[in-house]
Amino acid sequence: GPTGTECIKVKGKILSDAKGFAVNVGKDSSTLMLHFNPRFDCHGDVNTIVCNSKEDGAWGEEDRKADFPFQHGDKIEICISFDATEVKVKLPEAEFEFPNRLGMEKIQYLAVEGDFKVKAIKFS
Ligand SMILES: C=CCO[C@@H]1O[C@H](CO)[C@@H](O[C@@H]2O[C@H](CO)[C@H](O)[C@H](OCc3cn(-c4n[nH]c(N)n4)nn3)[C@H]2O)[C@H](O)[C@H]1NC(C)=O
Repeated sequence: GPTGTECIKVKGKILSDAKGFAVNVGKDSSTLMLHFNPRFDCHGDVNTIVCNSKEDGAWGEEDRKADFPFQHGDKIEICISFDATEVKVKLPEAEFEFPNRLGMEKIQYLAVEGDFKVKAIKFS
């Protein structure tokens, strides 16, 4: 929301042999505000976070981040917040921004895929 204090918290553990995982938030599986996809070694990427949006089932332009603050087996808490212009993904030691390309005003869909064991999800 406008105060930016609200966030969607995803808590869990990265598998010890993780190739990659993704946190998807948006309207539904075909319309994503953010596909946050840390890749340890998959789709030709090594230790790279790929972010993207999806509109009516079509991927947008990929945005590869410079930092990769993840290690195999890590227990992490990802905090996702957004406003009309951007989505923020906060970790304890890192923060990533991605444009709210679709101008989405609310998130009604969240899915975690890949080599990540979800422990808790909290909407605060
Ligand atoms: C160099 C060849 C052409 O470019 C490549 O094209 C691939 C296909 O579009 C890109 O990979 C997709 O990138 C998307 C984001 O832009 C998604 O990450 C997509 O995977 C979606 C996905 C993964 N999973 C999934 N993983 N594990 C499980 N359980 N589910 N479910 N949906 C990936 O298959 C890949 O990121 C892209 N690479 C580059 C460097 O552009």
